[in-house]
Amino acid sequence: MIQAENLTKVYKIPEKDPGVAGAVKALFRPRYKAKPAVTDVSFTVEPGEIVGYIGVNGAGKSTTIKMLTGILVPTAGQVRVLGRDPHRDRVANARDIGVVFGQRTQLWWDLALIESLTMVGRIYEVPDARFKQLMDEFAETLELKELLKIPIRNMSLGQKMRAELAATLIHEPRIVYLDEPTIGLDLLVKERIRAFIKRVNQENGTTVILTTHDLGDIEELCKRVLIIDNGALIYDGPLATIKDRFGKYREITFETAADLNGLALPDGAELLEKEERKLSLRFDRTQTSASRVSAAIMSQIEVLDLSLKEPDLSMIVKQIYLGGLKNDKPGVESSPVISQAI
Ligand SMILES: Nc1ncnc2c1ncn2[C@@H]1O[C@H](COP(=O)(O)OP(=O)(O)OP(=O)(O)O)[C@@H](O)[C@H]1O
Repeated sequence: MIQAENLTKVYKIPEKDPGVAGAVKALFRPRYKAKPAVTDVSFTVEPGEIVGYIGVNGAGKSTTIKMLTGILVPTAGQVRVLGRDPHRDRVANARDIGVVFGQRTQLWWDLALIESLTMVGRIYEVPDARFKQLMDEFAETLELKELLKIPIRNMSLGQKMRAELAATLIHEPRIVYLDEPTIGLDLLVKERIRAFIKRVNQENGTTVILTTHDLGDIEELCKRVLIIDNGALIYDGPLATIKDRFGKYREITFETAADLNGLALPDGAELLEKEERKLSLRFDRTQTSASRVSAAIMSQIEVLDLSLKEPDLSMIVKQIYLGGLKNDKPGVESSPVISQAI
């Protein structure tokens, strides 16, 4: 459905010497500096997938999306969307895609939402009966009913995003590109938007490419993620694999009936925190298990309560952004923890 092959974008940034002389010189003999933004990125996306595209600020996400949507022409490599070149065939391509840029609106600022949506429907030649049917559906799933008469300029951020999604999907595109669709929204609106995206994907088989810094979006919506770092793709695969690979640490906390002094640290566990009768340990689950660690503690002291904490995705992704994938060579285990007294 989407094929990116060695996709590369190098921006040309004009350079000029300081002052008026520099400006005049630049006018007659412009000089440019090359700024590589995306380098040799290849991937394919199958129909009906929801793919999360993540990376730090400036990693090259928006540039990639702009090439996929046909807004930008790649410097090298090629992209095919539904068999077309999205830039050369941009009119045909536009019928099959929808794009939401979280911080920009594609709607008419002064028009009431219903007028904006009607315009979009006409532009895309959505048949009247289908338009009405979709409007009823969106009114319910995106809770748009009370917004239809309000101009975009008077809407809150969350209302605007719901309106934006309706406008993007009213022509039932086969692919939607969502760039930060939940940015700045409160948790409730985020949840509503995620549920809507999920529903559109499940019911219509719409393919979704999602760039976001919100890992809640990724966790709720994407089975597969692409990670871009400094313009290069460093990971393409299941979210579950990343979690497995990087989420090998668990935290376990014990509340004990007596003071902890003199307790031996279980094999494969590290001390995180210790209070009088409370102990937090971290262990690598590829080396030991929660039951072994807790058995080792329970054999030494009466335990009143215990809790196990799963690694959270934001910690894992931070580790990857900090170079974790580059250092993560298969077969290399973390250094073993030597048994010691707590
Ligand atoms: N029009 C442009 N001209 C020159 N350089 C650009 C242009 N657009 C982006 N860049 C640079 O290209 C690199 C990639 O930018 P891009 O916007 O694709 O990153 P991003 O991953 O989307 O970042 P963010 O998460 O902040 O949106 C950055 O170094 C950016 O400064």
